[in-house]
Amino acid sequence: MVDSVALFCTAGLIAGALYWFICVLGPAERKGKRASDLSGGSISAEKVRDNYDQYWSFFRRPKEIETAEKVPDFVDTFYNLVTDIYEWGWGQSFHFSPHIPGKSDKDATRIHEEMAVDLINVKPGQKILDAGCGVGGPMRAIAAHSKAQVTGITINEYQVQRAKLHNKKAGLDSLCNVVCGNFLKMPFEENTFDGAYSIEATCHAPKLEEVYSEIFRVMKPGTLFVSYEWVTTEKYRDDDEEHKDVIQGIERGDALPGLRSYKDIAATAMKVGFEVVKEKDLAKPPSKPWWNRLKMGRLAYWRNHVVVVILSAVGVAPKGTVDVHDMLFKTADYLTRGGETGIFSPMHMILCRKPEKASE
Ligand SMILES: C=C(CC[C@@H](C)[C@H]1CC[C@H]2C3=CC[C@H]4[C@H](C)[C@@H](O)CC[C@]4(C)[C@H]3CC[C@]12C)C(C)C
Ligand SMILES: C[S@@+](CC[C@H](N)C(=O)[O-])C[C@H]1O[C@@H](n2cnc3c(N)ncnc32)[C@H](O)[C@@H]1O
Repeated sequence: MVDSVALFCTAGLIAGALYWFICVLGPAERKGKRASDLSGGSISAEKVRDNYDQYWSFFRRPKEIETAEKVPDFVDTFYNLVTDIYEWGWGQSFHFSPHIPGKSDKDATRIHEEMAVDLINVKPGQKILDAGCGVGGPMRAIAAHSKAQVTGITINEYQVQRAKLHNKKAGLDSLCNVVCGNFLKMPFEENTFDGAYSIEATCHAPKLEEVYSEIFRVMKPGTLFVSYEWVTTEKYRDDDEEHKDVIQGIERGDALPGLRSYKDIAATAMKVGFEVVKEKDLAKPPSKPWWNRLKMGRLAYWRNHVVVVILSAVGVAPKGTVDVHDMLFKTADYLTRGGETGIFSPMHMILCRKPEKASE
Protein backbone atom coordinates (compact mmCIF):
# COMPACT_ATOMS: atom_id res chain seq x y z
CA MET A 1 0.00 0.00 0.00
CA VAL A 2 2.75 2.45 1.12
CA ASP A 3 4.76 1.46 -1.99
CA SER A 4 1.92 2.31 -4.37
CA VAL A 5 1.30 5.68 -2.65
CA ALA A 6 5.03 6.48 -2.99
CA LEU A 7 4.96 5.41 -6.64
CA PHE A 8 1.87 7.52 -7.31
CA CYS A 9 3.43 10.60 -5.65
CA THR A 10 6.72 10.16 -7.53
CA ALA A 11 4.87 9.82 -10.85
CA GLY A 12 2.85 12.95 -10.01
CA LEU A 13 5.99 14.87 -9.16
CA ILE A 14 7.73 13.81 -12.37
CA ALA A 15 4.68 14.73 -14.47
CA GLY A 16 4.43 18.11 -12.69
CA ALA A 17 8.14 18.80 -13.20
CA LEU A 18 7.90 17.87 -16.90
CA TYR A 19 4.85 20.12 -17.34
CA TRP A 20 6.71 22.99 -15.64
CA PHE A 21 9.90 22.39 -17.69
CA ILE A 22 8.10 22.19 -21.03
CA CYS A 23 5.01 24.37 -20.72
CA VAL A 24 5.73 26.98 -18.06
CA LEU A 25 9.48 27.61 -18.07
CA GLY A 26 10.88 29.27 -21.11
CA PRO A 27 8.62 31.83 -22.81
CA ALA A 28 10.59 35.05 -23.23
CA GLU A 29 7.51 37.09 -22.33
CA ARG A 30 4.92 36.69 -19.62
CA LYS A 31 2.05 34.75 -21.18
CA GLY A 32 4.20 34.47 -24.34
CA LYS A 33 4.35 31.60 -26.81
CA ARG A 34 4.93 28.23 -25.10
CA ALA A 35 7.18 25.40 -26.25
CA SER A 36 4.16 23.12 -26.54
CA ASP A 37 2.72 25.51 -29.20
CA LEU A 38 5.73 25.44 -31.53
CA SER A 39 4.63 25.03 -35.16
CA GLY A 40 5.94 25.48 -38.68
CA GLY A 41 3.98 28.69 -39.19
CA SER A 42 1.88 28.36 -42.35
CA ILE A 43 3.62 25.06 -43.21
CA SER A 44 1.85 21.87 -42.12
CA ALA A 45 3.72 19.90 -39.43
CA GLU A 46 4.69 17.05 -41.75
CA LYS A 47 6.32 19.46 -44.25
CA VAL A 48 8.57 21.30 -41.80
CA ARG A 49 11.57 19.01 -42.35
CA ASP A 50 11.24 19.28 -46.18
CA ASN A 51 11.01 23.07 -45.97
CA TYR A 52 14.07 23.18 -43.78
CA ASP A 53 15.97 21.15 -46.43
CA GLN A 54 14.60 23.45 -49.13
CA TYR A 55 15.84 26.49 -47.15
CA TRP A 56 19.35 25.03 -47.08
CA SER A 57 19.25 24.13 -50.76
CA PHE A 58 19.26 27.88 -51.53
CA PHE A 59 22.73 28.06 -50.02
CA ARG A 60 23.94 24.98 -51.89
CA ARG A 61 22.97 26.82 -55.07
CA PRO A 62 23.88 30.44 -54.29
CA LYS A 63 22.87 31.47 -57.81
CA GLU A 64 19.26 30.84 -56.71
CA ILE A 65 19.59 33.57 -54.08
CA GLU A 66 21.11 35.91 -56.60
CA THR A 67 17.99 35.49 -58.71
CA ALA A 68 16.13 38.28 -57.00
CA GLU A 69 12.62 36.91 -57.64
CA LYS A 70 13.35 33.77 -55.58
CA VAL A 71 14.35 35.69 -52.45
CA PRO A 72 10.89 36.55 -51.07
CA ASP A 73 9.92 32.83 -51.18
CA PHE A 74 13.13 31.86 -49.46
CA VAL A 75 12.54 34.51 -46.76
CA ASP A 76 8.91 33.43 -46.37
CA THR A 77 10.01 29.79 -45.84
CA PHE A 78 12.54 30.96 -43.25
CA TYR A 79 9.91 32.88 -41.25
CA ASN A 80 7.49 29.94 -41.33
CA LEU A 81 10.26 27.91 -39.72
CA VAL A 82 11.50 30.41 -37.11
CA THR A 83 8.60 32.68 -36.11
CA ASP A 84 7.32 30.53 -33.23
CA ILE A 85 10.82 29.83 -31.92
CA TYR A 86 11.63 33.57 -32.02
CA GLU A 87 8.44 34.44 -30.13
CA TRP A 88 9.05 31.69 -27.59
CA GLY A 89 12.73 32.43 -26.97
CA TRP A 90 13.00 36.18 -27.67
CA GLY A 91 9.57 37.85 -27.62
CA GLN A 92 7.42 39.77 -30.10
CA SER A 93 10.14 42.17 -31.31
CA PHE A 94 12.46 40.41 -33.75
CA HIS A 95 15.48 42.69 -33.47
CA PHE A 96 18.42 43.67 -31.26
CA SER A 97 18.95 46.77 -29.15
CA PRO A 98 21.91 48.16 -27.19
CA HIS A 99 22.09 46.88 -23.63
CA ILE A 100 21.08 49.62 -21.16
CA PRO A 101 22.53 49.17 -17.64
CA GLY A 102 19.76 48.98 -15.05
CA LYS A 103 17.04 48.34 -17.67
CA SER A 104 15.46 45.02 -18.62
CA ASP A 105 15.81 43.65 -22.17
CA LYS A 106 12.13 44.45 -22.66
CA ASP A 107 12.63 48.13 -21.75
CA ALA A 108 15.80 48.41 -23.85
CA THR A 109 13.87 46.97 -26.82
CA ARG A 110 11.01 49.43 -26.39
CA ILE A 111 13.38 52.42 -26.05
CA HIS A 112 15.13 51.40 -29.31
CA GLU A 113 11.74 51.20 -31.06
CA GLU A 114 10.46 54.52 -29.70
CA MET A 115 13.66 56.19 -30.88
CA ALA A 116 12.77 55.21 -34.47
CA VAL A 117 9.40 56.95 -34.39
CA ASP A 118 10.77 59.98 -32.51
CA LEU A 119 13.30 60.40 -35.33
CA ILE A 120 10.64 60.56 -38.05
CA ASN A 121 8.71 63.21 -36.18
CA VAL A 122 5.12 62.08 -36.67
CA LYS A 123 1.99 63.49 -35.06
CA PRO A 124 -0.94 61.59 -33.52
CA GLY A 125 -3.31 60.34 -36.22
CA GLN A 126 -0.75 60.50 -39.04
CA LYS A 127 -0.20 57.41 -41.21
CA ILE A 128 3.13 55.63 -41.05
CA LEU A 129 4.57 52.50 -42.69
CA ASP A 130 6.44 49.63 -40.96
CA ALA A 131 8.36 47.88 -43.76
CA GLY A 132 8.94 44.26 -42.62
CA CYS A 133 6.85 44.27 -39.44
CA GLY A 134 7.27 40.69 -38.13
CA VAL A 135 4.61 39.86 -35.51
CA GLY A 136 4.37 43.56 -34.69
CA GLY A 137 6.29 44.08 -31.42
CA PRO A 138 7.77 47.40 -32.69
CA MET A 139 4.47 48.44 -34.29
CA ARG A 140 2.58 48.21 -31.00
CA ALA A 141 5.26 50.06 -29.01
CA ILE A 142 5.40 52.77 -31.70
CA ALA A 143 1.62 53.16 -32.00
CA ALA A 144 1.23 53.37 -28.22
CA HIS A 145 4.04 55.93 -27.95
CA SER A 146 3.17 58.18 -30.94
CA LYS A 147 -0.59 57.56 -31.40
CA ALA A 148 0.13 57.37 -35.13
CA GLN A 149 -1.77 54.97 -37.41
CA VAL A 150 0.73 52.24 -38.27
CA THR A 151 0.46 49.95 -41.30
CA GLY A 152 2.85 47.01 -41.25
CA ILE A 153 3.76 44.80 -44.17
CA THR A 154 5.34 41.34 -43.99
CA ILE A 155 5.91 38.68 -46.63
CA ASN A 156 4.82 35.97 -44.20
CA GLU A 157 1.12 35.16 -43.85
CA TYR A 158 1.59 33.42 -40.48
CA GLN A 159 3.17 36.58 -39.05
CA VAL A 160 0.13 38.57 -40.25
CA GLN A 161 -2.16 36.28 -38.22
CA ARG A 162 0.08 36.51 -35.15
CA ALA A 163 0.43 40.29 -35.43
CA LYS A 164 -3.34 40.80 -35.76
CA LEU A 165 -3.99 38.59 -32.75
CA HIS A 166 -1.42 40.48 -30.64
CA ASN A 167 -2.78 43.87 -31.80
CA LYS A 168 -6.26 42.88 -30.70
CA LYS A 169 -5.10 41.48 -27.34
CA ALA A 170 -3.14 44.69 -26.69
CA GLY A 171 -6.22 46.80 -27.53
CA LEU A 172 -4.23 48.50 -30.32
CA ASP A 173 -6.06 47.16 -33.36
CA SER A 174 -7.60 50.56 -34.07
CA LEU A 175 -4.09 52.06 -34.48
CA CYS A 176 -2.32 49.06 -36.05
CA ASN A 177 -3.05 47.47 -39.40
CA VAL A 178 -1.13 44.57 -40.96
CA VAL A 179 -0.99 43.39 -44.56
CA CYS A 180 0.69 40.45 -46.22
CA GLY A 181 2.82 41.51 -49.16
CA ASN A 182 6.22 42.09 -50.66
CA PHE A 183 7.96 45.33 -49.66
CA LEU A 184 9.59 45.35 -53.10
CA LYS A 185 6.14 45.84 -54.66
CA MET A 186 3.77 47.29 -52.09
CA PRO A 187 -0.01 47.43 -52.50
CA PHE A 188 -0.14 51.15 -51.62
CA GLU A 189 -0.65 54.25 -53.74
CA GLU A 190 2.23 56.67 -54.13
CA ASN A 191 2.44 59.53 -51.58
CA THR A 192 0.34 57.62 -49.00
CA PHE A 193 2.38 57.80 -45.77
CA ASP A 194 3.42 60.64 -43.44
CA GLY A 195 6.54 58.71 -42.50
CA ALA A 196 8.11 55.25 -42.64
CA TYR A 197 10.44 53.05 -40.64
CA SER A 198 12.04 49.65 -41.02
CA ILE A 199 13.70 47.70 -38.22
CA GLU A 200 16.22 45.02 -39.19
CA ALA A 201 14.16 43.94 -42.20
CA THR A 202 15.51 45.50 -45.42
CA CYS A 203 18.61 43.29 -45.06
CA HIS A 204 16.41 40.54 -46.58
CA ALA A 205 16.05 42.46 -49.86
CA PRO A 206 18.32 41.17 -52.61
CA LYS A 207 18.88 44.77 -53.77
CA LEU A 208 18.59 47.58 -51.24
CA GLU A 209 17.83 50.00 -54.06
CA GLU A 210 14.58 48.17 -54.85
CA VAL A 211 13.15 48.36 -51.35
CA TYR A 212 14.33 51.94 -50.73
CA SER A 213 12.80 53.17 -54.00
CA GLU A 214 9.52 51.44 -53.16
CA ILE A 215 9.42 53.05 -49.68
CA PHE A 216 10.29 56.41 -51.31
CA ARG A 217 7.36 55.98 -53.74
CA VAL A 218 4.71 55.46 -51.02
CA MET A 219 5.92 58.33 -48.78
CA LYS A 220 4.51 61.85 -49.06
CA PRO A 221 7.02 64.54 -50.16
CA GLY A 222 8.78 66.19 -47.21
CA THR A 223 8.34 63.18 -44.86
CA LEU A 224 11.01 61.10 -43.12
CA PHE A 225 12.15 57.46 -43.26
CA VAL A 226 14.39 55.72 -40.72
CA SER A 227 15.97 52.29 -41.04
CA TYR A 228 18.07 50.12 -38.71
CA GLU A 229 20.28 48.20 -41.15
CA TRP A 230 22.34 45.00 -40.82
CA VAL A 231 25.82 45.80 -42.21
CA THR A 232 29.47 44.87 -42.21
CA THR A 233 31.47 47.68 -40.62
CA GLU A 234 34.76 49.39 -41.51
CA LYS A 235 36.55 46.67 -39.47
CA TYR A 236 35.48 43.92 -41.89
CA ARG A 237 38.21 42.60 -44.23
CA ASP A 238 37.22 40.26 -47.01
CA ASP A 239 40.75 38.79 -47.13
CA ASP A 240 40.38 37.61 -43.50
CA GLU A 241 39.11 34.00 -43.41
CA GLU A 242 37.67 34.37 -39.91
CA HIS A 243 35.74 37.50 -40.89
CA LYS A 244 34.38 35.73 -43.97
CA ASP A 245 33.35 32.70 -41.91
CA VAL A 246 31.44 34.86 -39.38
CA ILE A 247 29.60 36.85 -42.03
CA GLN A 248 28.70 33.72 -44.00
CA GLY A 249 27.43 32.11 -40.77
CA ILE A 250 25.21 35.14 -40.15
CA GLU A 251 23.85 35.08 -43.72
CA ARG A 252 22.99 31.37 -43.57
CA GLY A 253 21.28 31.42 -40.19
CA ASP A 254 19.29 34.60 -40.91
CA ALA A 255 18.04 34.21 -44.49
CA LEU A 256 20.19 36.97 -45.95
CA PRO A 257 20.92 37.10 -49.66
CA GLY A 258 24.23 38.86 -48.83
CA LEU A 259 25.21 41.34 -46.10
CA ARG A 260 26.00 44.86 -47.32
CA SER A 261 28.79 47.18 -46.33
CA TYR A 262 27.83 50.22 -44.20
CA LYS A 263 29.16 52.33 -47.09
CA ASP A 264 26.35 51.19 -49.41
CA ILE A 265 23.48 52.44 -47.26
CA ALA A 266 23.63 56.22 -47.68
CA ALA A 267 24.79 55.85 -51.28
CA THR A 268 21.70 53.77 -52.10
CA ALA A 269 19.35 56.13 -50.23
CA MET A 270 20.66 59.09 -52.27
CA LYS A 271 20.51 57.11 -55.51
CA VAL A 272 16.75 56.56 -55.14
CA GLY A 273 16.19 60.26 -54.40
CA PHE A 274 16.34 60.56 -50.60
CA GLU A 275 18.21 63.31 -48.85
CA VAL A 276 20.29 61.80 -46.00
CA VAL A 277 19.58 63.68 -42.76
CA LYS A 278 21.62 61.54 -40.34
CA GLU A 279 23.56 58.29 -40.30
CA LYS A 280 24.95 56.60 -37.19
CA ASP A 281 25.93 53.11 -36.10
CA LEU A 282 23.90 52.77 -32.89
CA ALA A 283 26.04 49.80 -31.83
CA LYS A 284 29.18 51.90 -31.37
CA PRO A 285 30.34 52.99 -27.88
CA PRO A 286 29.13 54.54 -25.63
CA SER A 287 26.29 52.08 -26.48
CA LYS A 288 26.66 48.89 -24.49
CA PRO A 289 26.92 45.57 -26.36
CA TRP A 290 23.72 44.46 -28.11
CA TRP A 291 25.08 40.87 -28.18
CA ASN A 292 25.10 40.61 -24.34
CA ARG A 293 21.55 39.29 -24.42
CA LEU A 294 22.53 36.54 -26.88
CA LYS A 295 25.50 35.48 -24.74
CA MET A 296 23.55 35.52 -21.48
CA GLY A 297 20.89 33.32 -23.04
CA ARG A 298 23.22 30.37 -23.67
CA LEU A 299 22.03 28.34 -20.67
CA ALA A 300 18.42 28.87 -21.71
CA TYR A 301 19.27 27.71 -25.28
CA TRP A 302 20.53 24.39 -23.90
CA ARG A 303 17.33 24.01 -21.91
CA ASN A 304 15.34 24.93 -25.02
CA HIS A 305 17.28 22.34 -27.02
CA VAL A 306 16.28 19.61 -24.53
CA VAL A 307 12.65 20.76 -24.61
CA VAL A 308 12.57 20.80 -28.44
CA VAL A 309 14.16 17.33 -28.64
CA ILE A 310 11.54 15.91 -26.22
CA LEU A 311 8.60 17.63 -27.91
CA SER A 312 9.70 16.49 -31.40
CA ALA A 313 10.26 12.94 -30.19
CA VAL A 314 6.75 12.69 -28.71
CA GLY A 315 5.20 14.35 -31.78
CA VAL A 316 4.05 17.60 -30.14
CA ALA A 317 6.48 19.75 -32.14
CA PRO A 318 6.93 19.04 -35.88
CA LYS A 319 9.87 16.89 -36.96
CA GLY A 320 12.51 19.30 -38.19
CA THR A 321 12.05 21.72 -35.28
CA VAL A 322 15.26 20.36 -33.74
CA ASP A 323 17.18 21.21 -36.95
CA VAL A 324 15.73 24.72 -37.07
CA HIS A 325 16.58 25.25 -33.41
CA ASP A 326 20.15 23.98 -34.00
CA MET A 327 20.52 26.41 -36.90
CA LEU A 328 19.49 29.31 -34.61
CA PHE A 329 21.78 28.07 -31.87
CA LYS A 330 24.70 28.29 -34.32
CA THR A 331 23.68 31.66 -35.71
CA ALA A 332 23.57 33.08 -32.17
CA ASP A 333 27.24 32.24 -31.93
CA TYR A 334 28.12 33.84 -35.28
CA LEU A 335 26.17 36.97 -34.37
CA THR A 336 27.99 37.20 -31.03
CA ARG A 337 31.36 36.84 -32.81
CA GLY A 338 30.27 39.52 -35.30
CA GLY A 339 29.47 41.86 -32.41
CA GLU A 340 32.57 41.10 -30.35
CA THR A 341 34.96 41.56 -33.27
CA GLY A 342 33.10 44.72 -34.31
CA ILE A 343 32.89 43.60 -37.96
CA PHE A 344 29.07 43.48 -37.95
CA SER A 345 26.29 45.78 -36.76
CA PRO A 346 22.52 45.14 -36.79
CA MET A 347 21.70 48.78 -36.05
CA HIS A 348 23.34 51.03 -38.59
CA MET A 349 20.75 53.83 -38.47
CA ILE A 350 19.94 55.98 -41.47
CA LEU A 351 17.43 58.85 -41.40
CA CYS A 352 16.30 60.19 -44.79
CA ARG A 353 13.88 62.76 -46.15
CA LYS A 354 11.86 62.53 -49.36
CA PRO A 355 12.38 66.01 -50.84
CA GLU A 356 9.37 68.32 -51.21
CA LYS A 357 9.98 68.48 -54.95
CA ALA A 358 11.42 65.69 -57.08
CA SER A 359 14.16 67.96 -58.40
CA GLU A 360 15.29 69.27 -54.95
C1 LIG B 1 16.74 40.64 -37.62
C2 LIG B 1 16.77 39.32 -37.65
C3 LIG B 1 16.49 38.50 -36.41
C4 LIG B 1 17.30 38.96 -35.21
C5 LIG B 1 17.01 38.20 -33.92
C6 LIG B 1 15.62 38.55 -33.41
C7 LIG B 1 17.23 36.67 -34.04
C8 LIG B 1 18.63 36.32 -34.56
C9 LIG B 1 19.02 34.98 -33.94
C10 LIG B 1 17.81 34.51 -33.17
C11 LIG B 1 17.92 33.50 -32.08
C12 LIG B 1 19.05 32.79 -31.87
C13 LIG B 1 19.15 31.73 -30.86
C14 LIG B 1 17.77 31.15 -30.48
C15 LIG B 1 17.85 30.13 -29.34
C16 LIG B 1 18.78 28.96 -29.73
C17 LIG B 1 16.47 29.60 -28.99
O1 LIG B 1 16.54 28.66 -27.92
C18 LIG B 1 15.52 30.72 -28.62
C19 LIG B 1 15.43 31.75 -29.73
C20 LIG B 1 16.81 32.32 -30.11
C21 LIG B 1 17.35 33.15 -28.95
C22 LIG B 1 16.62 33.18 -31.40
C23 LIG B 1 15.74 34.41 -31.14
C24 LIG B 1 15.72 35.45 -32.25
C25 LIG B 1 17.16 35.83 -32.70
C26 LIG B 1 17.94 36.50 -31.57
C27 LIG B 1 17.20 38.63 -38.93
C28 LIG B 1 16.68 37.30 -39.25
C29 LIG B 1 17.40 39.51 -40.11
C1 LIG C 1 13.89 40.21 -38.51
S1 LIG C 1 12.24 40.46 -38.90
C2 LIG C 1 11.99 42.07 -38.16
C3 LIG C 1 10.54 42.30 -37.89
C4 LIG C 1 10.21 43.60 -37.16
N1 LIG C 1 10.74 44.73 -37.85
C5 LIG C 1 10.72 43.53 -35.76
O1 LIG C 1 11.71 44.20 -35.49
O2 LIG C 1 10.11 42.82 -34.94
C6 LIG C 1 12.25 40.85 -40.65
C7 LIG C 1 10.88 41.06 -41.23
O3 LIG C 1 11.01 41.48 -42.60
C8 LIG C 1 10.01 40.83 -43.35
N2 LIG C 1 10.41 40.75 -44.76
C9 LIG C 1 11.54 40.27 -45.29
N3 LIG C 1 11.51 40.35 -46.64
C10 LIG C 1 10.32 40.91 -46.97
C11 LIG C 1 9.70 41.27 -48.18
N4 LIG C 1 10.27 41.06 -49.37
N5 LIG C 1 8.49 41.87 -48.13
C12 LIG C 1 7.87 42.10 -46.94
N6 LIG C 1 8.40 41.76 -45.75
C13 LIG C 1 9.62 41.18 -45.76
C14 LIG C 1 9.91 39.45 -42.73
O4 LIG C 1 8.73 38.81 -43.11
C15 LIG C 1 9.98 39.82 -41.25
O5 LIG C 1 8.71 40.18 -40.82
